[in-house]
Parts: sequence; C-alpha cells; structure tokens
Amino acid sequence: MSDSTPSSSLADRIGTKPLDPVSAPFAPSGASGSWADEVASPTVKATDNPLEKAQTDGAAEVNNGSGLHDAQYEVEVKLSDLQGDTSSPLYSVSSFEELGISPQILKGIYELNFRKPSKIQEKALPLLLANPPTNMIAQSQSGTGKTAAFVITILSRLDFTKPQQPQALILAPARELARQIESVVHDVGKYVEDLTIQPAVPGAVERNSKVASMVVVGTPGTVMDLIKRRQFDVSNMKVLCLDEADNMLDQQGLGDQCLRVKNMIPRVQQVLLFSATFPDQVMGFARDFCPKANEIKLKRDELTVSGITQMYMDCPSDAGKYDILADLYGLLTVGSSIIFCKRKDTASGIAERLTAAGHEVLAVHSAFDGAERDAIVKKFREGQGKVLITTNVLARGIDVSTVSMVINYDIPMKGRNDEEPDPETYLHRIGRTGRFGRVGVSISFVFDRRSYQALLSIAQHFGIDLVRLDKDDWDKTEQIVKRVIRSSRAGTNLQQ
Ligand SMILES: Nc1ncnc2c1ncn2[C@@H]1O[C@H](COP(=O)(O)OP(=O)(O)OP(=O)(O)O)[C@@H](O)[C@H]1O
Repeated sequence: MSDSTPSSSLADRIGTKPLDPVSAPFAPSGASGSWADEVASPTVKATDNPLEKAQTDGAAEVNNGSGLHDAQYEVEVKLSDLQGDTSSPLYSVSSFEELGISPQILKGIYELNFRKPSKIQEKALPLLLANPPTNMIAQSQSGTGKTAAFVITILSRLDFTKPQQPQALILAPARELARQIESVVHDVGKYVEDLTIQPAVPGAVERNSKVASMVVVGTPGTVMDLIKRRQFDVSNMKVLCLDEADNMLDQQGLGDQCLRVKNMIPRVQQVLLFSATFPDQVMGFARDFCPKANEIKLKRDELTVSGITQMYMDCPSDAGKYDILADLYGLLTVGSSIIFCKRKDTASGIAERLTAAGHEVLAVHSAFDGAERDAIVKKFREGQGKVLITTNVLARGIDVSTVSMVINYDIPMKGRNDEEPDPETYLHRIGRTGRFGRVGVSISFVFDRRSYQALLSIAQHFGIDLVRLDKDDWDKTEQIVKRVIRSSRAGTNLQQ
C-alpha cells in the first residue's frame, strides 16, 4: 500500500468519489473535496462541532433518568401460537415482584441493586417463566440485562429435591464470559438455598470427577467432551441457554459443538437463545435450533446504545496507529479501557511496546493459558490494571462497568480472508462500554481506504453517526473524550 504523507488526512487521501467498497483505487493525496462531503451519507455524519455532539450524547442522556439511555427501545414481541395473546398479563410487567418469582430470587436481585426490570427483562420474563415452558429467541442491546433475564428463568425452574443433578446448562463462547455468567448465577441466586453451580470450562473439571451441580455454565467444546466422557449426566436437563447465540450458532466449530450438545440432551424443556445481534443469515439456524420460540427482536437501527459516543481517528498508516495509541494513553486511563486488535501478536506487540515506554497495561488473548486468562481479567475487573489489550475473545458479553473507552485498533473484519466488514463484532466490541445506561466512548482507528470503507459500511449498516477526532488537534480530542468519560464516571446506574 502506498501511503501518503502522515500529515494528510484520510479524507484528503481518499478524495470524494463515491466509495466502491471493494476495488476503488486509493485516490492521490490532496484530491479535491472535503471529508464532510464524503461522509454526508444518510447515516454517517461528520458533526461540525464534535464537542457539542459529545456533550449531547453524554449529559443529556445521563439526565434522562429512565435507567436506559434510549427509553424508547421498542422491542417487537412476536409470540408463538401458545402464548400469542398480547393483552395477556404475562406479556409485560413493570416490577420484578409482579413476575411471581420466588422471594429468595427477588432478594438476590435487590441486593444487586436492581430496582426495576429493563425492557428486555420486562418483555421476556413473563414469557420465559410461563408454563408450559416455551423456547425463546431474545435480542436486546448490549448491556441491557439479558444475563439476569435468563438467570432468573433458570433459577425459577430448578428442582431443589435434586441438588446433584444438572438441570440447566448455559453455554458461552469464551471462558471469561462463562465465568462471568457463573458469578451472576451466584449473585442472583445468593439467597436460593441449596443452589449448586459449577463451571465447565477448560481445566475446571478434573478427569476423574463428575459434574454434579444444578446449574452448569461452560464453553461448548468442554461441555461436549464432558458429556461424551460420561462425566456430565444431562438426562435431567430442563433448560439449555446459549448466550451470544448468533456467534455460537454461526461459527463453524462452535455451531457444530452446540448442536451436538443439544442432541445429547434427551428431553430439554426450554431452549433459550440470547444476543444483542441476530444477523439474518443466522436466524434460520437459530429457529431450527430453538423451534416454536417466542421471539423478541430489534430492528437494525435500534441496535446501537446511544450512551456510547462513537468516534474514529484517521491514523497516518497501519504502523502509525501505535503512536496514536501511545498518545492516547493518558485518556485511556481516565476510566478503564479495552483495546481490540485482530491478531494475538498485534495485541502482545503493542502491550510490550507500551510497557517498555513505561505505561501500565494488561494483555489477554487465547494464547494465554486458562489460569492466566482468569487472573488477568480479574485484575482488570478489580481496577488493578486500567488498560486491557485483547482480541475478539473478549468482544462479547464481558461486563465491567468502569470501562469508559473502547479502541478498535483494527476495524473488525470477517470472511476467510477478512474481505468483509464485521458489523456484529463492532457492535459487541463497543458494547463493552456504556453498560446499563452508562455512557462511554469508542474510537475506531482507520488508516487507509479499505479500513475507512469498512468502518463506513459498518456505520451505514446500523445508521451510526460517527464523530471524527483530529489527530492534529489533541486539545480538542482530549476535551471531547474527557467530557464523555466524566459523564460516564458521574452517571453510574441511572436507574437508582
Ligand atoms: N434491572 C437491572 N437494574 C440494574 N442493573 C441491571 C439490571 N439488569 C442488569 N443490570 C446490570 O446491567 C449490566 C449489564 O447487564 P448484562 O451483562 O446482563 O448485559 P447484556 O444485555 O447481557 O449485555 P451484552 O449484550 O453485552 O452481553 C450488568 O452489570 C448488570 O448487573
């Protein structure tokens, strides 16, 4: 790639010709036209005054007091034939008490400071808890409380006369997420007497021991092996839940493993699929996996969390992204931040360079062993490290409320040769901030026509307004970012 001079902006370098997503040649430096012209598509706007935009996205949202940023999240509920009556009292509720869940579970929920259900909890729980149990495919924006929705369901369906028998299985794509879900089951179930919970992630179950807990949270490969080796008896399984279900069913390996696990369970009563994203191409498989399900689906333009101010930085070159990141370090540590790279070696490489430059950072990806991964993520959760450099292994589900900034060091791409932008991964990555009504910032690094076009296509896919940060005006960049992050630190849980 012949890069232009570091000082010219990407807009200049690209020029103003309509963007051909695949093959348009890199326009010569200094091509006529402005960046604003180029991005003035119906969905992507370069705001004239990004500070104003950041202020709007931050402060105004913080004050809405509704618990979720966009109180208008309209979920479209499609009931299956059995529960098709939208006027049924099961259709919607406005407090946890009205759901008829046990006082022990309610106590756990209140101890977590959950005062009111979120939209997805309000819409989904009556359907999830109704008898006879019905399958559910549920979609809701990142950080809106899907985990508690399926955990409450699972805890409500357990038979406490059988404490040694696995009755509910939750599958997640990564060990960190499985561990996190396990801790939510512990927390919500804190006052549920005799509750037993067990992880089924690599290294968690010894070869000669059995899985003998009511709720099991694991990753598909490990669970499959445990069932095959007869260490895990699934004959009494009542509920099977896939978190990040689109990812679990889409990926060649995971999809196959999930299907095999399901086929090894003789009579599951209820199958639950949860995710923030369900791209069209996965829905067919999802419906086969989870037949006759109630569906709670969102429209594509409802998927972004408005508390996240999404920005991008035009970097001089691929290699030059490191310098921009190093310059941003001070801002990364105002709150906590996660930097997403495509490759493990990139993640390790930038971690080493930042460390050598005297900065404190953590790095984690799938080349680390399980115990190391757990220890590093624990450190990050506890605030002992504020900057975490990682890969897509942590793109989904991870819930650390202090994360106020996400950096897309590489724009997420998919396909055999990374030929296509990956909008779903983008959405999940940026969703590591802005959790449950908090605000946050994402900065995506672009450096050439291809990366810019990929970001543009992602923005158009979801109807996102992107704010451009100017690498030549650090004062302004700092001002914008700090303002949003300050709001994020002030605006803890808005529901309370
Ligand atoms: N009703 C509630 N009231 C207050 N906080 C809540 C409530 N429900 C969930 N939360 C909190 O919101 C945060 C986000 O929840 P959760 O991790 O379940 O989101 P999610 O929808 O699964 O997100 P993702 O799509 O990223 O996996 C958690 O810290 C959780 O404790």
